[in-house]
Amino acid sequence: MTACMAPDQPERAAAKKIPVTVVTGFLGAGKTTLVNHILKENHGMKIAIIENEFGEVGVDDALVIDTEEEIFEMNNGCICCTVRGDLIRILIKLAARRNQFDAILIETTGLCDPAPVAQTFMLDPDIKNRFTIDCILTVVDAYHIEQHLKEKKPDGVENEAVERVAFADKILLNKVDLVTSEEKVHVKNSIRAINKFCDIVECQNSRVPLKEIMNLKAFDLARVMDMDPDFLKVDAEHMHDLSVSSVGIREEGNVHVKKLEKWLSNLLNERGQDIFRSKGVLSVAGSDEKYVFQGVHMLMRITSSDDGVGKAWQPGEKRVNRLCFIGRNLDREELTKSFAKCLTKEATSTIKTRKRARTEAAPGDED
Ligand SMILES: Nc1nc2c(ncn2[C@@H]2O[C@H](COP(=O)(O)OP(=O)(O)OP(=O)(O)O)[C@@H](O)[C@H]2O)c(=O)[nH]1
Repeated sequence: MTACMAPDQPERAAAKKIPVTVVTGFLGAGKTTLVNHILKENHGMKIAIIENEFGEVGVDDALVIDTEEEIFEMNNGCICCTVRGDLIRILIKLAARRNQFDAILIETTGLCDPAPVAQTFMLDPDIKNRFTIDCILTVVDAYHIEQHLKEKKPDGVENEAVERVAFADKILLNKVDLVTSEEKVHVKNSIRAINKFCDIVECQNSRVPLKEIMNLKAFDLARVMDMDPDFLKVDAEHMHDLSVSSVGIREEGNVHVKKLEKWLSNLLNERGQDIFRSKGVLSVAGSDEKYVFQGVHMLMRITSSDDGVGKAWQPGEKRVNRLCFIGRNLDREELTKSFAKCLTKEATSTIKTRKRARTEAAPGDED
C-alpha cells in the first residue's frame, strides 16, 4: 500500500534510486504487525508497501488495519519463486510514480527465501537502475525461534529460519514479552552464532521507530557474497521444504464462536508442534464484526474488527469464513470436516436485521 503521509517534495523526483526494505521472518514472527505499526505511526514518510502472503486462502487483507492507502497484495505464490514476475511489474509501475513516495517496504511470506528476492534488485536491468536494497530486515519471534533454528530439514532443503537470520542486515527481536531475560540472552547468542554482524533491536508488537528500520543503507552485497558466493547465480538451488504445506478453507455460513474457540484450542493443543501458523477471518452468528483468529503454534488469539483491525462486514458483502493452516502433515479433509461442525444454523446477522427494520420503517422513521 502507498502510505501518503507528507506533501510532495520536488527534490524527491531527482534521479535517486528508490530504497527498498525487504521484511522477512518466519511464519507468525510479526511482519504484518510491523506493517500495521508503520501505517499507524505519524512518521511523515510516504511508503509503498507490497505484501506477499503464503497459503491457499489469503487472510492478510483482513489483518492489516483499515487504511485509505493503496495496497499491493500478491497472494498467488511466493515472490522468491512463482510470482517474481508480478513483483517486477509492480516495481516498474511504482518507479513511474517515484515522486509520490520515499521508500518501498516488501513484506515477504513466512517461508520466502530472501536471496532470490534480493537478486531481483541486483540482476534485473529494469529494476537495478531504479531501486536499491536498503536493508534486509528480519523479524524474529523470540519465543519460537529456537525450535525453528534447530529443525532438521530434508536433504537439499535449507532451514528457512537459519537463512533468514543469516541474510539479515538488521533483526527485530520481537515478542520479548513472551520470554524471560535468560531466554532472551540465549536467543541472542543463537542469532549471533549465525550472523555476527547484524544489529539486533528488541521489540514488542513490532513497535520500533521508523528511523530504526528505514533509510539505513545497511544492505552489504560484499558481506552476502562472503557468506554465499553463489548468491548472484540465478540458477542456484532454491527448494522449498515440500513437507510444509498449507490447507485453506472457504466456507459460507456463520460460526458458533464458543464451538470454534473449543475446536481451535483443542486442535492447536494437540497439533501445535506441526501447525506452525493458523489464521482466519470468521463470520460469527449474530455479529456484524469481522472476527479474526491468529495462531502461532499453540498460541492463539481471537479478536474482531471492533478491536481496530480490519473492517466490520459491510452490507452486501458475502460473509465467507476464510481459514488458513500452514504446517506439516496437515489433513485437509479432517480440518475441513471439523471446522464445518463449528457452523451454526443461527444465521441471522444484525446487518440483515437492521436492513429489514429500515425497509419496514416508514420514511423518516429511521433513527
Ligand atoms: N505476545 C506477542 N504477540 C505478538 C507480538 N507481535 C505480534 N504478535 C502476534 O503474533 C501473531 C502473528 O503476527 P503477524 O504480524 O501476523 O505475523 P507474520 O509474521 O505477519 O505472520 P505470517 O503472515 O504467517 O508470515 C499475531 O497474533 C500477533 O498479534 C508480540 O510482540 N508479542
